[in-house]
Amino acid sequence: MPSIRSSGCLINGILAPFLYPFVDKQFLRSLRHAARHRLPACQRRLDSTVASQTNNQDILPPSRPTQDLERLDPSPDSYALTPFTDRCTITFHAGSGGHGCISFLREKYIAAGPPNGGDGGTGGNIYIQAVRGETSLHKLARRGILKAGAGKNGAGKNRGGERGGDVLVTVPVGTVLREVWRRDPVAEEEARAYSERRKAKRAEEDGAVKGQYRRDQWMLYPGSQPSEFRNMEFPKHPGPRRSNLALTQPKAPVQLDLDKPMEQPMLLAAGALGGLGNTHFVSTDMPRPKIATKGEPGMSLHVQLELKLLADVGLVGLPNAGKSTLLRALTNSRARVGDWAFTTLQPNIGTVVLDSHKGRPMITAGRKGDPRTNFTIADIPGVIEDAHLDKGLGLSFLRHIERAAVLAFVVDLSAGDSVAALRALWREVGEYETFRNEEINAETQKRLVDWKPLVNRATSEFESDAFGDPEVFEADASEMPLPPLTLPPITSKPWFVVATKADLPETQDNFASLQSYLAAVRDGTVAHPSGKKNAWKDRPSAVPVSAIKAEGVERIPAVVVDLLNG
Ligand SMILES: Nc1nc2c(ncn2[C@@H]2O[C@H](COP(=O)(O)OP(=O)(O)OP(=O)(O)O)[C@@H](O)[C@H]2O)c(=O)[nH]1
Ligand SMILES: [Mg+2]
Repeated sequence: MPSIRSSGCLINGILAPFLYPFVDKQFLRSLRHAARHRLPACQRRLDSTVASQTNNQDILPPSRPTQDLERLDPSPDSYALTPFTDRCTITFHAGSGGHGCISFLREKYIAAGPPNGGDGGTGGNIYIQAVRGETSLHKLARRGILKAGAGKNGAGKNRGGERGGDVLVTVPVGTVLREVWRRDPVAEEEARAYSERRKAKRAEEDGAVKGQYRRDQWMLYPGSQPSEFRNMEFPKHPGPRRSNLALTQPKAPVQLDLDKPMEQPMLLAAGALGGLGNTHFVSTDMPRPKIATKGEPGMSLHVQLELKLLADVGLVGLPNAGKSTLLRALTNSRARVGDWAFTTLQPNIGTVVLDSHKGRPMITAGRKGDPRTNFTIADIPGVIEDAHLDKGLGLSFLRHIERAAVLAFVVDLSAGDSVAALRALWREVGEYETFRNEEINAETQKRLVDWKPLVNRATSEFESDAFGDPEVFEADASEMPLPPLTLPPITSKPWFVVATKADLPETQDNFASLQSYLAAVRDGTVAHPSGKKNAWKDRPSAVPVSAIKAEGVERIPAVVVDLLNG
């Protein structure tokens, strides 16, 4: 290929693409980018605004020596994109047990040796663990189904089968797990066996069920003829069995809120027990049993996983307000920045380091015995007016800030009335909260009335047999008290306002009116912007910043730490 520069096709630094279709698009893009950045972007912007910004110096602190300002006004293709999924459903299958073995000792001079068939191995378990470092559920969403290994069959010489391999599901801290349905064949079998026993009791028969052959329960010696079993009286089947581990499983329906990193994995579904070898069925009637039992089938659990990111501070703002630029200015984040709405399509988390590790912490305030060395900030996609009616990207992203300890409302001083913007944002947050509470209530009601936890019913009926009063367990579920809602109201969280783009001209009046509005909220002369009573309004403040020039942002950590420490 001839040198592009020398062939004179660079017109004002931009290649005329239609002349050179063989030049690939990536190369063209990099050339354009180089042309645009011959003068640093921030410098261009500074040049254009420096003439007009004379009166804004009052609200912004004096300019700091320039840090790497280009980082704060990056080109739209300079960002880190990691795969992100915050909601998925997945089915776990615990391992089935291996079958018992039918085998006999074979030795010289022993014509018909005693039975020595080993038991089947136990199936693999499913464990779950919330760990630091995981940030998304995309890997699990892609799998859809996760199966633990099945136990191996038993073998001769009394050798038990090998255990099935366990599965460890690692999820990000902040994941909420809800059971949708489960299929537990052992519980179903327990329920069936129980009803059979009751039937037998009613007919005043002997409870022992003898002489029955069920193909799904027994293994038959392959070397024998079918006629051998036709008239045989089978021993009583040991019935459905569970491993001891199954007792440590969480109760159905499972609901977990994994909001802390876990040191040890937690058992979600225990593997099924293996079948019994033929040694278990030796009796005087049957000294050489040619039968063994099959392993229990493993249970399946279908769950919904939802990631609610855990950050100390949540940024809420209209699109294009400058949230991502602010995150870049405060942290090392490489969130995407662009001069159009909905640049950010997935949440970004950044960490503000308070301790420079060069001696003293930069901010000394901290709880007793636990000085804070950092805090995290979550930047989410922009929220627009009427987002609760599914406009824009809707309100679902607000779930990532509903657990944040402090909310930071980012308003653009150059984009009209900042008080109106703040109130619009609070209205949407309020709508989200109402919607969330309705959803939790509806789900709780549904769980208590409609949901039929097969395992609980079956086991309680089974256990009730021992006490002879099964009706006790048939209480009407709708009479049970509702469990309390676990999340505190969002309006009770401390909040403050970050007024961005204060470097732009004619933003000072807007900031002044914002400040007087917040003072009125503090005094109680004006209602809380969400319109809710008992909302937090102790000391909401506004911090003017120019995120793009990293001016004023150094005040934010102190405000946040103050609010975090209560
Ligand atoms: N002059 C000026 N421009 C800014 C400032 N902060 C951000 N901008 C510009 O505003 C535009 C939007 O910035 P973003 O950080 O992408 O805004 P956002 O709120 O994350 O937008 P969405 O992700 O779409 O919600 C970009 O062109 C930034 O360069 C600022 O303090 N001053
Ligand atoms: Mg953004």
